[in-house]
Amino acid sequence: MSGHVAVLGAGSWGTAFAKILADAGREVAIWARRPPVAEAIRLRGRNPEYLPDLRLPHRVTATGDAVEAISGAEVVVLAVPSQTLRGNLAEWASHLEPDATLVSLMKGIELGTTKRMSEVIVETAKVAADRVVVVSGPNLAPEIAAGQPAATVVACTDIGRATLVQRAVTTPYFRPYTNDDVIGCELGGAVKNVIALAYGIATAMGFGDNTRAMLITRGLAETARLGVALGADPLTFAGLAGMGDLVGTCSSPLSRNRTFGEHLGRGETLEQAQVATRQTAEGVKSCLAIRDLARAHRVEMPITEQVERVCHEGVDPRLAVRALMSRTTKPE
Ligand SMILES: NC(=O)c1ccc[n+]([C@@H]2O[C@H](COP(=O)([O-])OP(=O)(O)OC[C@H]3O[C@@H](n4cnc5c(N)ncnc54)[C@H](O)[C@@H]3O)[C@@H](O)[C@H]2O)c1
Ligand SMILES: O=P(O)(O)OC[C@H](O)CO
Repeated sequence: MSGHVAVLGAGSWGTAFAKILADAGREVAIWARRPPVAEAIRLRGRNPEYLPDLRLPHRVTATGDAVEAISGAEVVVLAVPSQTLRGNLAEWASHLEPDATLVSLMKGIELGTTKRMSEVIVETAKVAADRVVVVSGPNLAPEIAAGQPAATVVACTDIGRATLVQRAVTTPYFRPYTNDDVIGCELGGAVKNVIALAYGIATAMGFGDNTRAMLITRGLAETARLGVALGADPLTFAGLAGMGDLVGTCSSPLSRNRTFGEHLGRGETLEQAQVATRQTAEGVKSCLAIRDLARAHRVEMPITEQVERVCHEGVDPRLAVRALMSRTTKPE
């Protein structure tokens, strides 16, 4: 790989991912939406708002001009919120290099269309699906920024392209595995955010480890049910992009989704929780899209249904628990 890598989005994950790429030997240009963020990265190697303790390697630069970042990039990493991706990419698509690899870091499902992020990329950038690579796994940005050992999955229908990205992000602290199950990896990443909301709600309600293990296990079961209905490989859900990310996110106080759920579990409204938390908690919007996707495919996702009711219909979490626990009993 010769050209530089563009990272579009200078939030927590975009910034930490830029560090990984640079530590793996790549030249990186980050696009930041806000000029002061671009300036802090360019002049001081810092992104104080998102990862204040991180000193970025010298190979990382930043710009407020996305076209400048994209020009000449053979790999373009997309690290914006799931619900803004379509609009953002529509502005950037005509500037992509002809064979550029598009890497999706997003973990969400689009509202309204119920599309996965790779589907949004294929549609908006008008590229073949085998040019889109999905990176998903238990990857809490602050831990990775601190150089703590972590692993991830690099998924693409073209394993050659997945391998190219795998090489571009392999460092002594970051270990990527390839996979050709794009659907499974994307669903694992998107649904775990919804289950982490439920986990946070349960934690704030004072429930202990039996309840939380139930949510993780049954959450994984409903994720896999939807995944299989959409054509995913069930084994993917036992891997890093499935169980790994679900356990990592639910158990971490660093998770924005779990933290958001804790606010709801303390009885706050959606608006109060939004005021109290700043960064992107993808599950809050994606729970609606995932619920719609599941209904369209006649898949039961009871935890997702209840999270949606608590988030968007103002249902008391205690009633959501009662609804979950009074469902008809059945074989596991
Ligand atoms: N943070 C993590 O640990 C982590 C790890 C793995 C995956 N992800 C996923 O990566 C994606 C990005 O998350 P993040 O953690 O970097 O989020 P973040 O909230 O830290 O940052 C989001 C970035 O998007 C920008 N942004 C906000 N609105 C925008 C808009 N309308 N147009 C363009 N840019 C906009 C913000 O300025 C910010 O730079 C999410 O889908 C998330 O689920 C995050
Ligand atoms: O902070 P969260 O809840 O968005 O989770 C971050 C990552 O997705 C963990 O893998």
